[in-house]
Amino acid sequence: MRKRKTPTSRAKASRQRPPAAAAMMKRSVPAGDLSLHLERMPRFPLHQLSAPPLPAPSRFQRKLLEVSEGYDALSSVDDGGEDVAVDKDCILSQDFFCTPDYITPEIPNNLNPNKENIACPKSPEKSIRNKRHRQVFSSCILPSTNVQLHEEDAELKFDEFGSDDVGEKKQRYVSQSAVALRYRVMPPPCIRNPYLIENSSNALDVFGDRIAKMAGFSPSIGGDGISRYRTDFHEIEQIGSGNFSHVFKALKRIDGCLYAVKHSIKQFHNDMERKYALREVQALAALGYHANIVGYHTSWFENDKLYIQMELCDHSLSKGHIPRSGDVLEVLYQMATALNFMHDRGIAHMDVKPENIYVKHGVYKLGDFGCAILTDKSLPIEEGDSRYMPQEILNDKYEHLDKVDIFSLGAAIYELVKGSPLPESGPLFCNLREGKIPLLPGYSMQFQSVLKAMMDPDPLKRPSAREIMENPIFERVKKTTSRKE
Ligand SMILES: Nc1ncnc2c1ncn2[C@@H]1O[C@H](COP(=O)(O)OP(=O)(O)OP(=O)(O)O)[C@@H](O)[C@H]1O
Ligand SMILES: [Mg+2]
Repeated sequence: MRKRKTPTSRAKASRQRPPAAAAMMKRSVPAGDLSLHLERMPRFPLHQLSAPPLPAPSRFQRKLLEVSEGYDALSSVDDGGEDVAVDKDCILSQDFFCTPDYITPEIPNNLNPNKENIACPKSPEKSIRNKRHRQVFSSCILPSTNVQLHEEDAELKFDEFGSDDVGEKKQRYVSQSAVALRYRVMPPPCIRNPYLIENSSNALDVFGDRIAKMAGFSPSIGGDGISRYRTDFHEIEQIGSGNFSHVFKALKRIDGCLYAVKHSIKQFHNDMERKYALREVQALAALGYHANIVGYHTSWFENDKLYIQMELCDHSLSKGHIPRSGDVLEVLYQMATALNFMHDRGIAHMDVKPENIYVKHGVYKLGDFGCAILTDKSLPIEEGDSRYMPQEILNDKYEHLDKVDIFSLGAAIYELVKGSPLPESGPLFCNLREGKIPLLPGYSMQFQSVLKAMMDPDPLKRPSAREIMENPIFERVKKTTSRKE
């Protein structure tokens, strides 16, 4: 499967779900699918909360209510042989909004996790009126979804239990106690990061059966809920935008440091779109730290958009930020270092171009991993900007994906040296793909022959990133680079 980025292939990619993917979604609901979790959850009418008064249900809570119609799993529980209508309320924990508070308790040993309907505890004696009472209430696990509802020590209030009618009191007891009850919903199962080559059996054991292909697409926060972006960051200014994203300089409130926060322009409405969007952060996360790759901190979905918190760089190599001629060698060397690091880990960038090379304190960093793929072609291929794509990609040949990056880097460096954007078509476009690289006055023949080799029409004749790095023309640059790091 292949996607072409130009002019806006990523947007197209999200609009047109691949047929195989559509079929897959029809056949079965993936384990991480939120709607499935919700359908299997016992749900309780939030609107019947009596005390204390709660705010109007959020959009997400309202959705819960909608899907809960007709579902009455816990509306009747066995309480000493009597059926008692249970008017439960719930306070959805932060976990449910994918902002875990890290204190989700383990399920207690003495409770049967496979039982959805748990006996209601005995009603309190009249004498405990006005007393704060801690009592284990209920617990259940939904085995097929890995969604667990946990009990919490609940503070029960019985102030308004003045009635002598035992039946009514039982009913109200459950209702009032539920006000204070918190249902904890575990985050969705862990997602397998396809970019991690060390997916050894050891690593997988850590997750056990909690790994799911479509997990991680947990409920969006935002809308009329709380914005994680607004809560955690103070936005300072927009620093960039691409075909798919806006990027902002933002101060993180908790650590007082500046970051780049990128968020998608388009909303992702289904798991397949989110899965594609997540590739960028999965690739960044799998790669980990490298001085010449933009640092990745965290990511989350909000309002169906993907937010990515990254290291803040000064600017990219575009729009008036062309490096001086002496610095072009440094760009080439440092980008070859980044590509070598990636290719060693089986990942190809597929969108190397000046706009995606950032500078921070004189160090060049490769960014925008939205097209990153595995060199073994085990992921659907998405091509980057066609101005930097070699001929074989335009001919739909994907044998040597690491060498696609080498061509693109050569084309990007050529553009930086020329100081004018590469054409999208025409004679120069064709010449560059046929190995006819116009001479670059003022640049050494060694440098020009490296560029020519990088843009060779035959991918096998292009040097690897490591071979580029080892070229003697970089001797001086290597010293400067190591001083900056
Ligand atoms: N970490 C960062 N630090 C500073 N500026 C950044 C950072 N990330 C992105 N930018 C700026 O934002 C611009 C757009 O970012 P990016 O290329 O990631 O978005 P995109 O929509 O994926 O782009 P494209 O159209 O290339 O696919 C970049 O060209 C750059 O100028
Ligand atoms: Mg970009």
